[in-house]
Amino acid sequence: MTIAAKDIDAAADLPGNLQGGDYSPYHVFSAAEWSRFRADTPLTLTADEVQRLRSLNDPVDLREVRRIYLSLSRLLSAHVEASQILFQQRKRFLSMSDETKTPFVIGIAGSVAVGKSTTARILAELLARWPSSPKVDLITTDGFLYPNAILQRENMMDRKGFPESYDIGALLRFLSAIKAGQPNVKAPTYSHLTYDVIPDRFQTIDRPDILIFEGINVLQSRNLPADGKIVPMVSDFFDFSIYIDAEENLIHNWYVSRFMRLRETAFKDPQSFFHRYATISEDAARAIAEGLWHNINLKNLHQNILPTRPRADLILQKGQNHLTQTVALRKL
Ligand SMILES: Nc1ncnc2c1ncn2[C@@H]1O[C@H](COP(=O)(O)OP(=O)(O)O)[C@@H](O)[C@H]1O
Ligand SMILES: CC(C)(COP(=O)(O)O)[C@@H](O)C(=O)NCCC(=O)O
Repeated sequence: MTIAAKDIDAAADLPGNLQGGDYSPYHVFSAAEWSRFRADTPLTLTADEVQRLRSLNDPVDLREVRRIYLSLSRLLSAHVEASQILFQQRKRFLSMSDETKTPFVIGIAGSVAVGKSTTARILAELLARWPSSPKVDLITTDGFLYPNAILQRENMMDRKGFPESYDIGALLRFLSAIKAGQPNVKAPTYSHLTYDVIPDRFQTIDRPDILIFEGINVLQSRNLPADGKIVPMVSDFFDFSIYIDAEENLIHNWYVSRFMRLRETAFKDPQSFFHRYATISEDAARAIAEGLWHNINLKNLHQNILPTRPRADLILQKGQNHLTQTVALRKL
């Protein structure tokens, strides 16, 4: 999908200026307006299930699912259905009889700590409960990070999450195999506990109807290699993309407060990469979290993540308490 330069400028003003208007490539809705589009979409999750799906520090509840996610689920259902019809029509046009399925791929982007994982998990559950019972799989891009041993060797530990810290070739090969309808495609996995890729542990994706692909980098374009060859980018494989947005100071607070809560939980585990921060003083731990936020994640947000926002088909803009305030949907 191409957008004109003037559209990119207009979108770059989001979310401070989410009014829409003739020049914006987005339709912009308040949460209340957006919630009406759910029409008669049934609520198929219970309060307990939502609680199980949400990440630490993300207070999303059934009300938010009703307000925001049911309309989103309905919209995605329309997109998936249309793409399946188009796929069948193309097969007929080409007189092809093979039964290969091409999964519908949804990308979810946004800053570290903005709540991508919660959104991805809730969507995956809602979509899997459509009457057609599609097979839905979820992959996070952190498995495609280079292992710490390589990042350390290359002096890149403070670049974790930056474009150069991912094995982009492996990521593109994975998506390409998925889109080609290949069975049993393996994705590497990551542990937030050990803060590293898990050696020899893979997630196997076997011809889903829908794949949700979540990570900070999924809307990034790739720098042209020195030989000038045109290379695909991750979003070339997406049928729909979502950017989760919030004001910088809110994401900063969410990152630091999550870090402080992790001290009480995950960091207590001696296996945790951050175990040493479970025992230092609260002030010292807060200073560490501030350092990680400002020196790594905020820089990455400014340099590499926020600039990808105008590529998204849909932008969920969150306010206090992770509650969605505005939804911007790209005009087709
Ligand atoms: N150091 C950590 N230890 C354990 N879990 C973590 C740690 N950092 C992040 N997480 C968890 O990893 C998941 C992904 O976090 P993140 O990449 O910041 O994305 P987001 O907050 O947008 O989902 C979240 O569920 C978060 O709670
Ligand atoms: C692993 C992450 C880069 C997120 O990766 P993603 O799943 O979005 O590909 C991030 O959680 C992270 O560890 N950032 C590095 C700085 C920090 O420790 O917060």
